[in-house]
Amino acid sequence: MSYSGSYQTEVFRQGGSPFPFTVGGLEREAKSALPEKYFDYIAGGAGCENTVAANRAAFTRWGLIYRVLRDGIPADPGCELFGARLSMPVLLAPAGVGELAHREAETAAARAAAEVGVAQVLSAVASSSLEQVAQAAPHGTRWFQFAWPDDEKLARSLIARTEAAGYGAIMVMGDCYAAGWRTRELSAGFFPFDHCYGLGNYLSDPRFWELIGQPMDVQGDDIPDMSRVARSVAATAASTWNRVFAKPALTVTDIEQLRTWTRLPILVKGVCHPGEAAALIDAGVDGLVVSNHGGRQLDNCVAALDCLPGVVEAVGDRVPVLFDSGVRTGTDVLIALALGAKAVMIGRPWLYGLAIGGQAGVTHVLRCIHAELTSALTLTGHRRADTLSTDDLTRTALA
Ligand SMILES: Cc1cc2nc3c(=O)[nH]c(=O)nc-3n(C[C@H](O)[C@H](O)[C@H](O)COP(=O)(O)O)c2cc1C
Ligand SMILES: O=C(O)C(=O)c1ccccc1
Repeated sequence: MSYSGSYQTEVFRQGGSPFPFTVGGLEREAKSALPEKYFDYIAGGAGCENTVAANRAAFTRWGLIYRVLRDGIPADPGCELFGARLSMPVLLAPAGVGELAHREAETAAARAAAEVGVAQVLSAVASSSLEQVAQAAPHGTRWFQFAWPDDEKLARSLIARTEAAGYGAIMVMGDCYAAGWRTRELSAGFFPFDHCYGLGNYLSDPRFWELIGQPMDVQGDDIPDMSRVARSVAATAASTWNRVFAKPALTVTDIEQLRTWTRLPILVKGVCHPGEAAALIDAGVDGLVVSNHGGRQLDNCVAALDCLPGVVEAVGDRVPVLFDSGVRTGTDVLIALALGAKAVMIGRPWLYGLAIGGQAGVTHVLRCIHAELTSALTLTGHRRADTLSTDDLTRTALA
């Protein structure tokens, strides 16, 4: 899949766009489009949100070095990642409960990702089931974010469904095994899972229904109507999910076990410490994601970007290192790639796009990043993304 439109040209020809071009604009419009508690769930971070701010501030401490008198041939940020051809090294980060942003939830995001040629990492706590997402964009590149349930049969069922539905990799959520101190959620008194939001992958799983203790309300290939199913058993489904959602004592040994369950590439998300990176590679992982969960888990945390060079150094070229937390623009992508990330994921921006325009909103967000990344690559003297290095950066005076 390749994507080579010039978004600027198209926007000017159309006399503008209904969607904003700045991160601030996207966030403001999403805020006015959504009920306050839904917006706060998406936008919020842990504690005083110092980690959220630190993630963004870290980008301002790197400066890209502009290059002159190059041949000016437009760059192509296309890349290959785990056997998939992508239009740029950008993925939709796994973000749960898409229905808070838009009723088409992750299926709309799947169509947008396929349209632009990027990969979608589907959250374990998506509103749409992993089969619904696969059906929505059969030719898209999709990975599944695996939140290890505290029930082995449910864990194995989710992995088997991931393989059967054609997902290309499994991303283990390492960064959310304990609840963060989410002040906005607490203030709103709103935890989506207590209302059966975000249970798409659970309410479509036979083992989950066994755990609920009721016959499964969905037959064969039927796409479950989550809201109807959920209403009929809401309280039991929510408490069952709370009980089995995450195995608290997850260790490197579990990763070794997962290796025996699946042939799919395994990535672990949430790695910030170089020593942990080395141990995970020894356990057989195929990739790592440096992330502090967008500042939603631990407040007063070091910026994720500041953890990237150490992890990249520890890993060398043994496995690809991906990055997320704070990426908002094409030049942010460039900085992370220059620091050694093979690809980056964006979280909140795609949810804001979804909130304001469904599929078209997510497509817009991705096309903006693609266009800015293409322009910035050209202006830093590159034709491809994989030639970036720390040579393209300097620490700014604020460092
Ligand atoms: C509303 C929301 C829900 C999220 N849900 C998940 C999730 O289910 N699983 C997961 O691994 N990460 C989840 N994340 C974290 C993202 O995958 C990603 O690490 C983070 O959003 C990146 O930071 P950014 O929002 O600054 O781009 C969520 C993030 C948001 C904003
Ligand atoms: O909201 C999140 O960031 C998230 O990843 C999550 C997932 C499951 C339960 C609670 C939070």
